[in-house]
Amino acid sequence: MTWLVTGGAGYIGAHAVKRLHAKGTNVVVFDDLSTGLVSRVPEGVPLVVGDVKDQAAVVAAIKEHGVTGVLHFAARKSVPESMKIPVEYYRDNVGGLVSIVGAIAETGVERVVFSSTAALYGLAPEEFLVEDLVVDPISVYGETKLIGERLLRFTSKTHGFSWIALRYFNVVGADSPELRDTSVGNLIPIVFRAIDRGETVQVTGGDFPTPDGSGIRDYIHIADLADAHVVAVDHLDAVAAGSVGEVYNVGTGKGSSVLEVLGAVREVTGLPVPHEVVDRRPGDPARGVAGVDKIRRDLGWTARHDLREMVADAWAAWRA
Ligand SMILES: NC(=O)c1ccc[n+]([C@@H]2O[C@H](COP(=O)([O-])OP(=O)(O)OC[C@H]3O[C@@H](n4cnc5c(N)ncnc54)[C@H](O)[C@@H]3O)[C@@H](O)[C@H]2O)c1
Ligand SMILES: O=c1ccn([C@@H]2O[C@H](COP(=O)(O)OP(=O)(O)O[C@H]3O[C@H](CO)[C@@H](O)[C@H](O)[C@H]3O)[C@@H](O)[C@H]2O)c(=O)[nH]1
Repeated sequence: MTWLVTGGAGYIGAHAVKRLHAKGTNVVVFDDLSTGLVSRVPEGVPLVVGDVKDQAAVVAAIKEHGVTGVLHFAARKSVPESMKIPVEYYRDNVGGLVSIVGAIAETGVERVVFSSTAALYGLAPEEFLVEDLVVDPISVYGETKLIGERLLRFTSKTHGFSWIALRYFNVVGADSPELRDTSVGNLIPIVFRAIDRGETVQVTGGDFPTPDGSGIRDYIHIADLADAHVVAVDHLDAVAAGSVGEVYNVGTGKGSSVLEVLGAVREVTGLPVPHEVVDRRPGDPARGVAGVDKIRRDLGWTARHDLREMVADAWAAWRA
């Protein structure tokens, strides 16, 4: 079995590559290095530099390396950016997956793991977001991932491949400084940067219908998320081709508010974290917490790290 990891030089893909390589699964990284870093690819793992939208290049990589499965991470990932340059998001996120599935159809690859997102739940009001909810994304980014899941559902029937889409909740941390997320778009890195610069953290919304008024999210440690990919790969490698097509949430099932996150950062760093409450960001849901029964039941995966450990590991990687 050999897995092609698109976006394997990126933040999450590189963590999955590291684990799969360490346990002896053959992996090949395919990445255009638009946000990825060569330094994240372990020694001994081949790197093919190319754009996933180039179907001929994907087919060539599959044939050259005897690929039997694709982990498809390569995509654009910013919710606000997706509202500013929507066409680029459809082009790369939907177009990229069309090209991957086209290459699979050409070569007979039988397994796909797809990076999806909790962003596709939009403003769903449920206390726990479960996989079978009828969803209505409120961002282009979320919409591109929902389209991706549906595209896999329909094309897998025709082309006979198995697939798993993992809906990541709010990803935190890094195994090592080299693998950390270099984009500072999410809450915890924003807080760390504010500490470094002596700035005040802006809490975007203090009037949500939550116990302390700030937004609640399900933060998931990158180590747990990477393990979920290993479990998904092992599962697909073990079952008959074309027999699986499933969507799974990857979260802890526990929500933390922005103010609780700031408290955890204060506790871990021992530093003051001044903050001010400002207006909500447009389209921000009050709460986004994963229902995690399905992935536990089907794949035996469950998150192991709590918020404090996530913040501690993220801080260690940030400081190094
Ligand atoms: N980071 C998060 O919080 C989060 C949450 C939910 C879902 N996701 C999804 O997880 C995946 C990985 O995200 P990440 O945080 O590691 O992002 P990242 O930007 O660090 O990694 C993306 C990787 O894909 C590569 N890439 C992008 N477009 C490409 C293309 N057209 N062809 C080839 N390579 C290309 C980039 O160079 C990079 O190495 C994405 O699909 C993203 O949408 C991320
Ligand atoms: O300066 C800031 C930035 C964020 N927040 C709040 O912090 C929480 C987390 O925000 P952020 O880290 O931006 O994550 P989300 O908007 O929840 O989206 C993330 O999590 C989704 C999955 O749940 C992914 O799909 C997205 O790509 C990823 O950015 C939210 O309540 C925000 O309102 C602040 O209070 N201040």
